[in-house]
Amino acid sequence: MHPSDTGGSGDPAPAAAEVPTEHAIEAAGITKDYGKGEVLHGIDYRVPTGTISALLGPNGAGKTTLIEILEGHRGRTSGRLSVLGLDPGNRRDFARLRTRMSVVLQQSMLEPGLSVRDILRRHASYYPDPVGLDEILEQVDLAEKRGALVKSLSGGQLRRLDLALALTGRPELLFLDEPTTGLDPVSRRRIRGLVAGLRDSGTTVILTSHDLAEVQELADRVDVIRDGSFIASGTPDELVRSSSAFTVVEFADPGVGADRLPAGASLVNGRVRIHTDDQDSVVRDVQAWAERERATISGLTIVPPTLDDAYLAMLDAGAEKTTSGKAE
Ligand SMILES: Nc1ncnc2c1ncn2[C@@H]1O[C@H](COP(=O)(O)OP(=O)(O)OP(=O)(O)O)[C@@H](O)[C@H]1O
Repeated sequence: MHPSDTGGSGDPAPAAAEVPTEHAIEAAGITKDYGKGEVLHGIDYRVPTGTISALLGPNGAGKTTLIEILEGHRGRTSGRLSVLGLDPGNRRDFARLRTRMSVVLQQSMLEPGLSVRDILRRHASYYPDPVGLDEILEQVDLAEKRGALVKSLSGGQLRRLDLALALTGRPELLFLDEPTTGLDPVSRRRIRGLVAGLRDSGTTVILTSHDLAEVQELADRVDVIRDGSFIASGTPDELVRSSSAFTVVEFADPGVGADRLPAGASLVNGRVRIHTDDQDSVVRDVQAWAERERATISGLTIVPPTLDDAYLAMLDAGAEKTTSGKAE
């Protein structure tokens, strides 16, 4: 998106000074009410500079609202906000932020009749120190498409062009919405590598994605929002460890009969499966059971929970709490 495509909320407060900040984003007590009650309830959010932070949450949780407030595309109802040391809700600060941050939306909004080269050249002219055309095309693997018209690009190529546009101005802060949706596995890996490289060179990235394997691979920290409040925050590993999601211990069906399987085990597609939060004791118990039953254990696998499992467990726990709260 070109930085002049949208405007700030016009807050009359004076512009803040441009100073390097330890946190690219510092938000305290952010609320939003569209007119029918609050949809964000006092969000506190701090994103260290040079990290990848993922924002997760179910439909309607408030992700877009929060992101748009951070980007300056939507006003907040109350709360304090500093993005790159500036207030996106302040018109003058917003104007300064437009050349320092970029947004990659899920849906491309590029003119179909322009060539890749022309669109990138035009975009580069908006910035004081743009990345060169060859370099940016190489980064997103579109060198062969430099002369192609936008309307002739595939969905994956369009996503990569969007990313090229977002990176042209060397943004300090990048908002990425589902960056690899629709890409083939090779392009996906390349874009993930590119995003990780941006972080390593000091860019702060805010990632929204429903691909939790991608989030687990890329994100330094994850915040989960539900019904307008954060319900969990931490590194992907911390979220997995603190969740009620289970490790799965599995082995091939030794053929002893379903009624003689170890306690808590089930038979699924020819495999004995046990869910546990204490894999060591389950493995010990299984070995003792095998000796007793004279069963042979083969093909033993121990699969720890993923961020996907942890996220679903978190939402299930939240749903249970909501349900029991309503019943009281
Ligand atoms: N322009 C608007 N006017 C009124 N209510 C809105 C507006 N935009 C969003 N909302 C409401 O605010 C709440 C949060 O919506 P938001 O779009 O921020 O959620 P989300 O987490 O981004 O959801 P999704 O994953 O479906 O995009 C929802 O209840 C939604 O109906």
